[in-house]
Amino acid sequence: MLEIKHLSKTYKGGKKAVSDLSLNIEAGDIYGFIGHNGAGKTTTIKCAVGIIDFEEGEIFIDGHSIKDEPVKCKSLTAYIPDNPDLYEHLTGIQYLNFIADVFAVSQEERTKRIQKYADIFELTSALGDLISSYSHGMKQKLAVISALTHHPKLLILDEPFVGLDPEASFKLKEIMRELCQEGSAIFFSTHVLDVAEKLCNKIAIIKNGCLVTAGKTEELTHGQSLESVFMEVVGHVETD
Ligand SMILES: Nc1ncnc2c1ncn2[C@@H]1O[C@H](COP(=O)(O)OP(=O)(O)OP(=O)(O)O)[C@@H](O)[C@H]1O
Repeated sequence: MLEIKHLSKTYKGGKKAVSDLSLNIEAGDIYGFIGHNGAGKTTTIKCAVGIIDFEEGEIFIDGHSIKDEPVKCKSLTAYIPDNPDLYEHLTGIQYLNFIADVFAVSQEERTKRIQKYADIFELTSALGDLISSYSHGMKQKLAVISALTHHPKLLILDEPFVGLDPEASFKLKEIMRELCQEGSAIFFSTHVLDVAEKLCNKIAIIKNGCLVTAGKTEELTHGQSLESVFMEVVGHVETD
């Protein structure tokens, strides 16, 4: 579903953030992406969702190249950044309808999904309020609901659990599992290793822009905790 082949990204100014990184996220995968601060997770994610350009490598979503068919790729993908920047002058429901319009979701489907997910995240009563009045967590919940409104084949999340209360985190994990059972693929970055270990069937570890290891969670951990594996393979890094 998401195929990253030999990706390299150097920012203006010469910082090489990602180096020859390859990953394959298949339908049904909940794929965790972990690494130290500045390891290159967000950069990889932004390349995968077509927000930033990259000079080397290829990225395919459901077989379509992000460089050659960006609109097709984006129509299959939902991306939730670590700090969702939503249209503050819209109400929650206006925003959800806007996203549903962009993704051409039928009236019937959007009503059903908005109702379902707004109820799950207890945001229904706030949908008529301006987004500018929302707390950080409420904005995150709205971003999650907007992503689910178009039932993406590929869901990419950057640090999805930061800022969510324990109940919302629990519900999001349930929904992630449900989505994957229905054949979607999920790729997300996190620093919460316990969550990654329990939730993900596959995990990739990145260090200084390079992939250190990737594969099935149980094969990676071999009965150890993910935390000890992480400390072993990443060890001490100087971040800039
Ligand atoms: N716009 C930019 N311009 C120049 N350098 C950047 C830019 N964005 C990120 N970097 C650098 O690229 C490297 C990778 O950053 P990135 O944000 O991808 O890391 P990350 O793994 O997501 O980190 P964190 O866990 O702290 O969010 C870092 O050294 C960072 O300083």
